[in-house]
Amino acid sequence: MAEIHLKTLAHSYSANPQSDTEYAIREMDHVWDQGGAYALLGPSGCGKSTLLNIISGLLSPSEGEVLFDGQRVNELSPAERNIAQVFQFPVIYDSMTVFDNLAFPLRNMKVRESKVQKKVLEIAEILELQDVLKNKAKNLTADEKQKVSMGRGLVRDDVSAILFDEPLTVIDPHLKWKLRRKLKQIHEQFNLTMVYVTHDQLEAATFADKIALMYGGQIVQFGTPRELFEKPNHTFVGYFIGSPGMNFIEVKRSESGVEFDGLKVSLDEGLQDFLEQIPSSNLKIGIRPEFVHVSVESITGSYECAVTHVEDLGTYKIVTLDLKGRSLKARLDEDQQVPEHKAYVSFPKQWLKLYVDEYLVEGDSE
Ligand SMILES: Nc1ncnc2c1ncn2[C@@H]1O[C@H](COP(=O)(O)OP(=O)(O)OP(=O)(O)O)[C@@H](O)[C@H]1O
Repeated sequence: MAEIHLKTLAHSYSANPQSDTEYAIREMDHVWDQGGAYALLGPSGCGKSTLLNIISGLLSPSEGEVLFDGQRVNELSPAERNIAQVFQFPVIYDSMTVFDNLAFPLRNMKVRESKVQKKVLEIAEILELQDVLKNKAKNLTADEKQKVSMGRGLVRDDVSAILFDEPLTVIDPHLKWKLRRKLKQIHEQFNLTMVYVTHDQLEAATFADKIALMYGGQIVQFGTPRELFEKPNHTFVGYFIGSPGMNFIEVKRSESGVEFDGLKVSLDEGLQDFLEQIPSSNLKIGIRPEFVHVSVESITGSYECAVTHVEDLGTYKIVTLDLKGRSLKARLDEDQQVPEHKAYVSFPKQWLKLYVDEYLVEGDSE
């Protein structure tokens, strides 16, 4: 197992990139600790597969270095890096039995046959493939094939890391959950460094201890699922994480905070001091629907809004509100009273975030 350090790494698919937009990976410095379970999350085209292929050695980065435990591996092939990669579609040999598929990476390395037997049986048991070991791989179901594909990565003791590129795409929804649990269990049992690519936040949050959220070729935030939810450090993280995403309102400076359309929103003193020192006029406040306080009666510091839509999602409701022409979403729990036409909202200070040039700013007091 290895610590993987991406050092001043960047990648462009064009030979002579002229601007940032020509980079699939914009310059980054990032460390995946040995033994961590990580998700690489982001929308289509943000650079997830490119980054994964650079780590595995399928792709050579145009700039920077990939270090495994401090050693440069840029020039090494995937096999020499001892990386196991599981792709969206299972990579297995159809004409071989499941046993031989699982044994293949070990036999390739000339591992003793007694050890091959032991290891294959161990992995088959974990992945619940014991009953199909003698079957030809071509007769397996899609999820069994993907389990064999994963198993081929797991049989080796010497892998530096296992990289998963959307491995559950072809799997039935009800089996996805089971396989995800299995992967988590394998991670705990073997202390492997795992990087799991997905564009599904739920999948990322259930698998990973830490999520690297990618946007436009960069990791915009690296943190626990909770950190990404409670403290998104970029407006994109706010939009992308959560369902629905964070509410954002463009604001201007005012005496004791910020304002929009004549409505004043007070900020912490620390933030206020910070705002006075920076020139940018690209200011937004952000608050998650879960943290917007909604009441049917006016309370101190609340703003009146119109209720435009109520979506009943069983155990909670999502209310869409119109606040001076801005659309705002709020989540109401089962036991909360649902306002009919008019509602009053307020923004608890600890959950009200300020973004300058799309990045979160925090006052000294926090
Ligand atoms: N072989 C290639 N040649 C040129 N451009 C490429 C190549 N592969 C990817 N790109 C571009 O690089 C950017 C990042 O693509 P990448 O496939 O890494 O994103 P992704 O986040 O994995 O997307 P998806 O979730 O759709 O697979 C995209 O703009 C894509 O069009």
